[in-house]
Amino acid sequence: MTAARIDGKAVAAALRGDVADAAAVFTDRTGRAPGLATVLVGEDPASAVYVRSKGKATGEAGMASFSHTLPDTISEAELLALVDQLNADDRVDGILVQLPLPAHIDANRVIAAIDPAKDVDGFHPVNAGRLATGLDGLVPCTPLGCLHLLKQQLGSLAGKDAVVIGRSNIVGKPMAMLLIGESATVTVAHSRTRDLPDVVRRADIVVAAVGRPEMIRGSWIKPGATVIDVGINRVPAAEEGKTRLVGDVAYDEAAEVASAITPVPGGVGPMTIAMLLRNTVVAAHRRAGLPDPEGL
Ligand SMILES: NC(=O)C1=CN([C@@H]2O[C@H](COP(=O)(O)OP(=O)(O)OC[C@H]3O[C@@H](n4cnc5c(N)ncnc54)[C@H](OP(=O)(O)O)[C@@H]3O)[C@@H](O)[C@H]2O)C=CC1
Ligand SMILES: Nc1nc(=O)c2c([nH]1)NC[C@@H]1CN(c3ccc(C(=O)N[C@@H](CCC(=O)O)C(=O)O)cc3)C=[N+]21
Repeated sequence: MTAARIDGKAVAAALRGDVADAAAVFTDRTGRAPGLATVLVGEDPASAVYVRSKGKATGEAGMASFSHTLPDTISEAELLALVDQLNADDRVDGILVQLPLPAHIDANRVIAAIDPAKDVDGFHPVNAGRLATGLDGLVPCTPLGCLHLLKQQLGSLAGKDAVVIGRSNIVGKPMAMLLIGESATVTVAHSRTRDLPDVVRRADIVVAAVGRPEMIRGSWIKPGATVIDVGINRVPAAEEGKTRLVGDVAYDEAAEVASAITPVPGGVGPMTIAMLLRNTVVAAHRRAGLPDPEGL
C-alpha cells in the first residue's frame, strides 16, 4: 500500500480563508480587527521565523498583529509586566509567548499570568483544565490541527485505537484529551514506555510528538493506520552546510504501510498557524460577547 499524503498546507489554507471571513465579519460588527500579540524573548533564529510567519499570516487573515521582541537579558518581572499590559490592552484578543523561554524565566509563571480569555495557545491551567473536563475553552493549536486532519481523513474516531507518543503539555497531553473526547481508545507513550514499537503496532491512529528525527519506523506501523507526524527536526542535508526538516516518523518507510500520513514540512506545522488564527478570532468573538463564528 502507498499511503495518501495528508496535505496540511492545503487544509490550512482553506481554514485560513474561513478565518479571514470570520475576521471580516467581526471587524464590520465591532469596528476593530481581531488582534494577536506575540512575544519573543531572545534571538533564537528558528523561533524568530515562527513569529514572523505568524505575523504575516495574521495580516493576511485581516487581523492586527502586535509583535514584541525582547532581549534575553529581560527579567521575569519585566516580562510579566508586558503580559499584564497586553492583558489590559483591548485591541489584543490573543497573546502568544513563544516557548521555550530563557532558563532564568519561569515559563509556568508567565503562562499563568496570561488572561485565560486571551490564551490562544491554550496553555493556561484554566484552559488545560477546561479541556480535561470537557468544558469550552481555548485548545492548544497543534493538537487541534492534528484533530482537524484526523477527522477530515477518517470521519468518526469513535472506538479507534490511538497512540500518542509524547506527553508534553503543549502537544501530547492535550492531544490525548482531544482524542478521548472523540471516543478513541487512547494510549500515551513516552520515554519510559516499554517496547514502544509493539505499542505503536496496535494503533489505528499514531500521533508522533517526540522531537527525535525519524525515530518511528515503518515496521512499527499497523497496516492501514493513519499517521500524524508533529515532529519538526532540523538535520544536515546532503549538501554540505545545509539543513532540512524531517519529522519524528521515517516517512518513506511508514508510507508503505500506512493508509494516510502527514509530511514534514507541509503537514501539521501549517495547521498550527491556521489554528492560532482560528483561536484568535474565536477569542475576539467571546471577549466581545458575540456567539462563536460558525464552522470554525
Ligand atoms: N508542528 C508543530 O506545529 C509543532 C511541532 N512541535 C515539534 O513536536 C515535537 C515534540 O514537541 P514537544 O511536545 O514540545 O516536545 P517535548 O520535548 O516537550 O516532549 C517530547 C516527548 O517525547 C517523549 N520522548 C522523548 N524521547 C522518547 C523516546 N525515545 N521514546 C518515547 N518517547 C520519547 C518525552 O518523554 P518524557 O516525557 O518521558 O521525557 C516527551 O514526553 C518536537 O519535534 C517539536 O519541534 C512542537 C510544537 C508544534
Ligand atoms: N507558545 C508557543 N506556541 C507554539 O505553538 C509554539 C511555540 N511556542 N514554540 C515552538 C513551537 C513550534 N511551532 C511550530 C509552528 C509552525 C511550524 C510550521 O509552520 N512549520 C512548517 C515549516 C516551516 C519551515 O520551513 O521552517 C511546516 O511544517 O511545513 C513549525 C513549528 C509552534 N510552536
